[in-house]
Amino acid sequence: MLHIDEKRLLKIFQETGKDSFKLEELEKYLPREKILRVSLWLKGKGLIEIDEKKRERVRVIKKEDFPERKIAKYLKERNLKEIEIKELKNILNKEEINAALGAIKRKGIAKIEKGKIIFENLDYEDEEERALNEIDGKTVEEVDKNLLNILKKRGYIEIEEEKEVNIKLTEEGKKLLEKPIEIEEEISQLTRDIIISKKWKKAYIRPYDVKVPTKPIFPAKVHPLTRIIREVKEILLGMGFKEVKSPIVETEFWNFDMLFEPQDHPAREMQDTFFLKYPTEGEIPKELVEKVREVHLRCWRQFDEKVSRRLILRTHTTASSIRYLASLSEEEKKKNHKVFCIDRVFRNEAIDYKHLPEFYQCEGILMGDNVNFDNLIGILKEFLNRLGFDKVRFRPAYFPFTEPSLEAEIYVEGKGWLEILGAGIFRPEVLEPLGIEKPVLAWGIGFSRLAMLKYNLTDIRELHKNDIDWLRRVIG
Ligand SMILES: N[C@@H](Cc1ccccc1)C(=O)O
Repeated sequence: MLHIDEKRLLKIFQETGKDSFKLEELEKYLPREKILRVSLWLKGKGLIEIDEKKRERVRVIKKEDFPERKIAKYLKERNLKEIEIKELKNILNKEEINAALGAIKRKGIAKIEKGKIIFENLDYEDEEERALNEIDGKTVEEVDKNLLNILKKRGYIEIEEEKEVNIKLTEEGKKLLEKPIEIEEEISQLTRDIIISKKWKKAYIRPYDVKVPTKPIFPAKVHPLTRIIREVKEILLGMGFKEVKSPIVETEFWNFDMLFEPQDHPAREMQDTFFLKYPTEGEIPKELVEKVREVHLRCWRQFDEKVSRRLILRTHTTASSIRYLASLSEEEKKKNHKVFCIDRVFRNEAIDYKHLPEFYQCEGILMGDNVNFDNLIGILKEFLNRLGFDKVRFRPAYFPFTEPSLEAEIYVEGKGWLEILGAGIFRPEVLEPLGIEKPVLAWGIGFSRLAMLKYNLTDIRELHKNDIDWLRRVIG
């Protein structure tokens, strides 16, 4: 079964009796796009062949005398045979003067002596000129290479690439054309008239061709980073966790003290943490502060409430976890809890391909009777599997607020083992001031590495550049 356009094209061969056409010749009959598309279909059916030849053609782009000829003509008009080089500027511009002098020397058209150009014959013959007059439209092969180069260098010609497309009938195609080709009426769009008149019953209705190439359309979509956040949220909700939030501007008390980080811990230094200029201090809960102070002092650490009150941008979402635990009533402390927080955190880091001063973290905690290290490993495995990482391994690590602590690594084809999250069981020193007796499992995962893996980025900054092309095309 041939498409009506295929028949139209074949009919041109049949009616003209020719079995080969140049593309341009066919354009008399059908639009170029159609010819190209239909030829491909017919080629697929073995009825025609498409031959493509590349040609280089010469185009004259400057139609004026060479500067040396301008000089000769100028002298001839004035019945002169020589001219001072200094005077050339009355006839030619600077560039032309240089070109003319070069050409005169190269071709020996005139003598150059003592600042003068002296012609013997003002009607000199010049093969470059002759070539220039005849060259337009010739293929590169038809022209002397040397002359071609000179004319190109002098800016008088350009080489154009040209494609010659020949469309030829195959033997099979010729055989098909032995019988006349009938083009029956075709309906490409059903109208009310066609339906009422019942014309559609007899006519051929053209099916939709869903494979016709079209311009891509890019509908609005969600930013890749938001997509990851949503995916992780979805997974954790599916695992029975509920979402909690906490402030971005935080006191050192919640961000560090509560997590048993010593007040002189290097992580609290200016170069790691952003401090607020105004206001510099925030409110902290008196009673709890006293309990936390006691724990710190008992462990031979210093504790200054002024430090606790300092305002910073939170450096990790563990601040959210600990705030959640502190919010529990006595009644609630008897129950089990599974919560997570996905949010922005801030560290005073130099920006490079994998570090930004502002990034996303996800933190999850599980508080429950008798939960233990094995449960932690189990949950993390499940979580990472659901994120799409099958091979997972764990190794010991250190965090000031968990004991034991671990780091999870995932295996990525072509990259090897990559560290992806930190986790552990909250230390008794962390839970004691809160009066929580059940163990609390905790883990935190950064989104930078996750995003880089998911979108195959070599530079995390890509994610925030808002390069519209990338945003349109990125999938996953
Ligand atoms: N807060 C840690 C991660 C972590 C969370 C919870 C438990 C252990 C580690 C970090 O930012 O690196």
